[in-house]
Amino acid sequence: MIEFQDVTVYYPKSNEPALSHINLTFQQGEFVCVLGPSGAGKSTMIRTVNALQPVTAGNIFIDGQDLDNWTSLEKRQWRSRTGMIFQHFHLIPRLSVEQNVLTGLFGYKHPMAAFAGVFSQSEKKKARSILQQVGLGEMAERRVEWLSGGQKQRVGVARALMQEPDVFLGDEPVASLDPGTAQSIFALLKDVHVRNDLTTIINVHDVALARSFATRIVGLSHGKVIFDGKPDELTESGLEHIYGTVLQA
Ligand SMILES: Nc1ncnc2c1ncn2[C@@H]1O[C@H](COP(=O)(O)OP(=O)(O)OP(=O)(O)O)[C@@H](O)[C@H]1O
Repeated sequence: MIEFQDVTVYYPKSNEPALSHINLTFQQGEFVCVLGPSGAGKSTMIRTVNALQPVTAGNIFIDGQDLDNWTSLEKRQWRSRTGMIFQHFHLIPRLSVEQNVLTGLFGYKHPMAAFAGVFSQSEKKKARSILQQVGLGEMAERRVEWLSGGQKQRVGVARALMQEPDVFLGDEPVASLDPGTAQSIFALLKDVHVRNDLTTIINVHDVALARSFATRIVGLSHGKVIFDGKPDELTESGLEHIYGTVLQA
């Protein structure tokens, strides 16, 4: 369980908080989509969950433990339990699909072993099995730079799965993809979520995708939670409230 208690985040030299008095609890099994206009604080919220962004005030509890009291080693261990996927994939283009997936083990391995590419047969077997799961079974040897955007994001998902995460975080993971590919990546994320009984929190601009896949939607505006409910509770006026304008259907 991830619990935000009155969390506020200010970036240095900023007078406006990026997050303001956030109170939210995310339970295992929830598939949460976070909506909000640009600058609402979505990325900041994701980065506070995996301890990449410190909070200015308030507390974040992970399974009842206050993140603020953790050592940097404990924070690294927590980060290795959170799989993260990004809009621009953050893959290593010149390495193969399998090598990129294996980099998901960096959190577990000694850095020298990881950089030297020293992975055991069983780790390689696991990477291959995950690649099957994400539909890239035939592409293990291919260089990542030769893949389509959708295939690259599948590699991103596979790399995150290699960590055997408890939590999946996505920062606009489909923003660079066409609508059909975005839909298929969300279907994959939902499948992975259910199979691995994860807590999933994904920032997304596409309201229709959030409505189709989320079990819960959180709406942010100016760093504040202004909607928190089930997809069918999000009305057109609720959306207007989040985005501050009338959306075209
Ligand atoms: N590193 C930073 N330093 C200073 N201000 C920042 C930094 N990162 C974000 N901000 C500011 O914090 C606020 C929230 O930004 P954040 O990136 O979390 O929003 P977002 O909802 O993810 O936006 P987008 O949809 O454009 O990615 C914005 O006003 C932004 O300008």
